[in-house]
Amino acid sequence: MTTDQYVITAEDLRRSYAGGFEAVRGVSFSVARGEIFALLGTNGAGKTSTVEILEGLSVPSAGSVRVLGHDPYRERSAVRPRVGVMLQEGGFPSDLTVTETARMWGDCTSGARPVAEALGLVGLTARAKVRVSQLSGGERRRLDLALALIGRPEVLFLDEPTTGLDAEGRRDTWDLVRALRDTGTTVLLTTHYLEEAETLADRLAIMHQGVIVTTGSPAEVTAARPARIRFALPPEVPAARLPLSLKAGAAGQQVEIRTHELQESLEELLRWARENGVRLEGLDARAASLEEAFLEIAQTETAGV
Ligand SMILES: Nc1ncnc2c1ncn2[C@@H]1O[C@H](COP(=O)(O)OP(=O)(O)OP(=O)(O)O)[C@@H](O)[C@H]1O
Repeated sequence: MTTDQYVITAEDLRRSYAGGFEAVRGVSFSVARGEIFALLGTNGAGKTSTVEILEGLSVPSAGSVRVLGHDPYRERSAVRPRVGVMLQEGGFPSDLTVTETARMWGDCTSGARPVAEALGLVGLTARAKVRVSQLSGGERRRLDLALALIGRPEVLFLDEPTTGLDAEGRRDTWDLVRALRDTGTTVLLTTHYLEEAETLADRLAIMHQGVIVTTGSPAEVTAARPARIRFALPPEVPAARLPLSLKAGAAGQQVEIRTHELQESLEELLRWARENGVRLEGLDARAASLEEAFLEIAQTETAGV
């Protein structure tokens, strides 16, 4: 893929705050047209600081960004009409109704969707006449999304779009984001919900302490991590009797095996157990999940960058 097929590119991006704290320390990634890209990370990892630069709300201390081929800060007027932004804190006048708020937004946007269509997309039709101050947290989040969508954006930035939504609302939002992707919209989202990234993202990056620690499709990110087999040995069987090739770690009778060949390791373990008449209590074998990959990263200290 050539660089101009990417709708969003960040190259060696850095962002420092007053006092010299560097929140983003050399971040590079690209998002292709019609792709959903998720930025994950621990609290304070630098996701919002990164996304704010891409949205044109702040300038990087070093490095460069391109959105739709333009610098989103310096060439704001070229980028802004083609981009939809859903910030973490929406913040709009609470005494207006849902329809009045969406209309106000639509009036500032050329080629805007009709208000009823935007509200319909996010499931707010029945709440159209309600004042914003009377919406629930989840309904406000839906309104934020409706406003981000009203200008039919080519690129959508979603900062924690489903925070505060119930399970059904979250699934509705995922369906909507997928439908938008299928019509060619490029989506960059940040989220704390690993399931959201796993089910929604075509590719993702996990940030920690200002750097991207790993990136790829959800399957690629998890495939790099070992699977895990856990069980307890009977009191009379010490873990030292397990085959050495299994490289088991033990705390008393509790055993954990980490392996990149789950099927082979499990076969070897079960053969050993059968031949030695050993019962493996609470046997549990599972492939690595995105959650495990994330937790492993979150627990490590970043090598000094
Ligand atoms: N205006 C600011 N001035 C100084 N430090 C800031 C400022 N904004 C953010 N930071 C710091 O930069 C770091 C990264 O913050 P950022 O909001 O980008 O992280 P995040 O990954 O979005 O976190 P979260 O998941 O908690 O939203 C944090 O340590 C934060 O305290």
